[in-house]
Amino acid sequence: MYSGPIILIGFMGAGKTTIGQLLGQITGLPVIDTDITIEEQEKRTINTIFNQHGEEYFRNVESRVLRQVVSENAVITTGGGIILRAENRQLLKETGNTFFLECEPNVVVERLAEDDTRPLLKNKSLAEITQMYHNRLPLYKECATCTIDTSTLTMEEVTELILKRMK
Ligand SMILES: Nc1ncnc2c1ncn2[C@@H]1O[C@H](COP(=O)(O)OP(=O)(O)O)[C@@H](O)[C@H]1O
Ligand SMILES: O=C(O)C1=C[C@@H](OP(=O)(O)O)[C@@H](O)[C@H](O)C1
Ligand SMILES: [Mg+2]
Repeated sequence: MYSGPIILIGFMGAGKTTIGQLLGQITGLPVIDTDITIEEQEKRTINTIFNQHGEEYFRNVESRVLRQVVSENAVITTGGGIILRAENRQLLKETGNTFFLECEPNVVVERLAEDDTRPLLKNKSLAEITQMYHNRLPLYKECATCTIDTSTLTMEEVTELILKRMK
């Protein structure tokens, strides 16, 4: 028997959303993705929220959603910027199973080459994305109980490692 919350954090493209779905299938736990919850509550896409209201508004909704879901007995997959706010980091650190899915910036760019759903990657060079990644790295590490480098692993391999390393 598995019990949650199992929380996935990490940079855009690390595989949080898709691996969360696999974890849900194996563990039988419900899966909550903060971005999907935000889109449902706001009745708009992430791109539209950023375009109409800007990043700060999005971050306010994101923090509210995290507070709402963080104690659920579920797999919780987060957006890559969830670690930017101290109040969110505090919540993530309080829950025992927070997995940091790491991924090299060049692999992120490869994985998301055909994807235009991430406003913060739009028109960004690899150098700019790498800079953002390095700015965030200590914040992911601060919150994680376990780190898994997904750069050269399949989604199934990452899922298996998470289940092995659960406390
Ligand atoms: N380990 C992996 N190997 C190859 N492709 C992956 C891997 N993990 C995720 N992907 C792909 O990368 C893209 C982004 O995955 P997603 O789960 O949306 O990432 P996140 O939620 O962390 O931004 C998807 O197309 C997904 O299929
Ligand atoms: O890293 C970020 O700041 C963001 C990551 C996205 O989620 P994914 O990490 O699932 O792509 C989404 O929350 C939004 O576009 C902002
Ligand atoms: Mg995601």
